[in-house]
Amino acid sequence: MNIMLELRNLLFKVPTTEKSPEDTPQRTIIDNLTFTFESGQFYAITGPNGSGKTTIAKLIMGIHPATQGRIFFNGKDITTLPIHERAAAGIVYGFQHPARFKGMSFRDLLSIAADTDDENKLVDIIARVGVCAMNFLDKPVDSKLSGGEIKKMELATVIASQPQVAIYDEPDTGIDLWTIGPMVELLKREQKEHRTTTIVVSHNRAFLEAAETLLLVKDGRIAYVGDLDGAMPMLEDLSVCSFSDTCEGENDARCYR
Ligand SMILES: Nc1ncnc2c1ncn2[C@@H]1O[C@H](COP(=O)(O)OP(=O)(O)OP(=O)(O)O)[C@@H](O)[C@H]1O
Repeated sequence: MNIMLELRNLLFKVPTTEKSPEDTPQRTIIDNLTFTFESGQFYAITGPNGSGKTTIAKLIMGIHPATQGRIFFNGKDITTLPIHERAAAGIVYGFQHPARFKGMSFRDLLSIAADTDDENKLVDIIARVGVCAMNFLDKPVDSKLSGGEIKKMELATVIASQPQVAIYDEPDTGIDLWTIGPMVELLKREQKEHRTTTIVVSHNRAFLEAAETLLLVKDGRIAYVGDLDGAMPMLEDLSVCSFSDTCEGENDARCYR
């Protein structure tokens, strides 16, 4: 077994109010979570809204500090490493809602990620995410970009940096239905060609099918690990039941599509 990223007894708690956080009760967001990601595998993390999926991704990336527990990467304890050192070690995160940077072009962002300003290489990377390089390269990364455009740029910058671990947080947000299939293919190809350990947070069935291992997160814990077929009874159950505790009569609420 080729272990590379290990989450050991991870706990993430937040104060329930912003006033005097030391004294206020804490809410547990991630509850004693243990999991080992193997090198070069494709994982999907799914689960109801608010179950803790993005928080797990942010704990791995170091965007949130773990309240307790440890994270090991290639045998090294990275629990206290800041984001940039985790990135330098080979872990890269594509945000659910990527930031816009006034005054920067896509060429600037991509050059930093790919560590080259060779236009042929940059064009090659952009072509892989299915947009026209010539239209995109000198576009400013500002608020005029559409949601789908910014997600494609984010995807390209993750791929450009050729990480050991690529984490994509809901990569299909804002993406048209016709692009999702090629996007899944792209991530699979990157996984195979560069042995990229790929972790996709998603509700989209196309990513759940593409994954070798599916993690179903519920209330900050891993409720299921395995393939999609095995997860289906729980997913179907969640889709009708997850709001029933708090919203009586909401039996038709659906969270899976
Ligand atoms: N820093 C924080 N402070 C307070 N609450 C937080 C913080 N981070 C996350 N939460 C809360 O923790 C819960 C889990 O959030 P998270 O974003 O991980 O959910 P998710 O499973 O990714 O949801 P979705 O499918 O809606 O994207 C949410 O209720 C969120 O409001």
